[in-house]
Amino acid sequence: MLDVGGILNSCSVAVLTLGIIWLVCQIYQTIVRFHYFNQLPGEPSFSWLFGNLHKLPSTGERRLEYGYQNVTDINSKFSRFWFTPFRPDITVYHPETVKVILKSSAPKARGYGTVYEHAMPWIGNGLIVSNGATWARARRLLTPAFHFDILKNYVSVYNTAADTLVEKLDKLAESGESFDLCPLMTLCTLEIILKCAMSYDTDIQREGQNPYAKATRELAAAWFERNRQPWFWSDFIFKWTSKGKRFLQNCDFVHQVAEEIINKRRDQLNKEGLPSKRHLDFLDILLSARDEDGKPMTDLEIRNEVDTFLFAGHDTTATAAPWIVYCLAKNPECQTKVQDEIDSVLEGRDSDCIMWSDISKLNYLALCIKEAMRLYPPAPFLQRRLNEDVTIEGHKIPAGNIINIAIVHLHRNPDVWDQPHDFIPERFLSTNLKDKDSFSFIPFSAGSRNCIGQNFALNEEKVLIARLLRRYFFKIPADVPPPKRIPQAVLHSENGVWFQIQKRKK
Ligand code: HEM
Repeated sequence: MLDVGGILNSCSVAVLTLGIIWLVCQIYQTIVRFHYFNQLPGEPSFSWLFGNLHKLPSTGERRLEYGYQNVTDINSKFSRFWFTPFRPDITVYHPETVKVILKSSAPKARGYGTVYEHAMPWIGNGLIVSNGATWARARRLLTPAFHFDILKNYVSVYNTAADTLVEKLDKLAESGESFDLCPLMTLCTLEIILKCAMSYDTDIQREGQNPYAKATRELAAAWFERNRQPWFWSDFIFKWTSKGKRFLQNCDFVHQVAEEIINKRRDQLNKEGLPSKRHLDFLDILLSARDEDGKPMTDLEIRNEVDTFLFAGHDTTATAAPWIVYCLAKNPECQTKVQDEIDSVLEGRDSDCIMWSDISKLNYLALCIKEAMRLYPPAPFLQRRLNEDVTIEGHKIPAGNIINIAIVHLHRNPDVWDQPHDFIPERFLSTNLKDKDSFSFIPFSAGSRNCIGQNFALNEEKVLIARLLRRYFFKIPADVPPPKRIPQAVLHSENGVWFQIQKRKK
């Protein structure tokens, strides 16, 4: 007779034995992995509860200083940081190690606890976050929206926005009071991206506080805060916390704004067809795009791209501009040199408008913008997840590992830059760059996932800064503390960037 009980018993013993073997293998692998990664250069004090996370200071500037110590005191090319006891992230900040990652096919890090995953409820699978075929299709589709012939048309938009900004600054120049340039720049660049990418007319700058800009700032801050708090990584837990609820409320709000913009344009296109009097903007391209089999983009795909471009297209440029002006205000001799250059380009004209043909003549300003973006890169950190093993400085880093690219430390790496903390625009003269690795300076990243909006952004910065410096001399007020960097998705200043201005005599 069949001994069912005996068979069940033997099966249980076999399953149990296999389970124990599996568990022992896992523990063994974890120990081997732990020893392997722990001997890599990095934070020495390890905790079985937090990994190295307990060592990460909570305030922005101190967190950056802590990361920079790895560069100066531990290893100048890369380091390991246990983000939890089980996740050894590698951070690279030297051209040689950054290049390995940006030249590899490593995709944007996605999945549990990764930077880009946490942006999904907001910007969805848009161009910044997507990978593979979805990304390639969107990038191919949207690249024509940034062609030089199209960018030329935007110079008048930058100038119109600068006119309004100057109107506001004139009052501050008259009163002599100190002011924070960041919120003014945010409204200015938001107005610009809405007009350029969506042909959407607004008077945001004159309206003052803008709820969309405020929601975006809060989203960007909450997004990055969540990344360094593993206890908030689970979506299920996050959505029940007050931070998570606020984040999702803000997501709903920005989605609504994006949908309004899209619907308004869709109605217009349905009634009038594609515009014949103006170029096709980014939104026209999204709405009229068809697959090989004639299928349009879905509503969600379109909204994700609109959310992506509204955020990436204004917060980055809004943050870069005050840092650039700050560097010039701290280095008045450079500011005067830029002003002399602008004056000579505009000599004999009645208007202060910067024209398309002027942009390429503002060479010294271009050097200053690069140098300011070296010191204050608007996108401080990027993240990738390895899809195949790579070798970094002779160490094999297996597929699946997370790699952080610390642009903010690369740009001040003393192995790469002399006097790394000083503002020296001349270091970007082509003669001085001869021997520099092209991966030493990557404010817009590099490789296939570089910034699609970089020419747009640089033209915008040049026009806006030229307009400001043509009219005012910027000083740093004695009575406000220096700006404190805070590394979020964008490198904001925790306490703003404050100035006093004087109208120039021309
Ligand atoms: C000073 C201004 C800017 C800086 C420093 C900057 C920097 C960057 C960087 C570093 C990346 C790579 C991100 C990553 O790997 O995760 C990126 C990607 C991107 N940027 Fe920018 N950006 C700027 C302005 C803009 C503007 C004005 C737009 C749009 C009009 C824009 C749209 C994008 C998009 C859509 C991507 C994703 C590209 C892709 O993966 O194919 N950016 N940007």
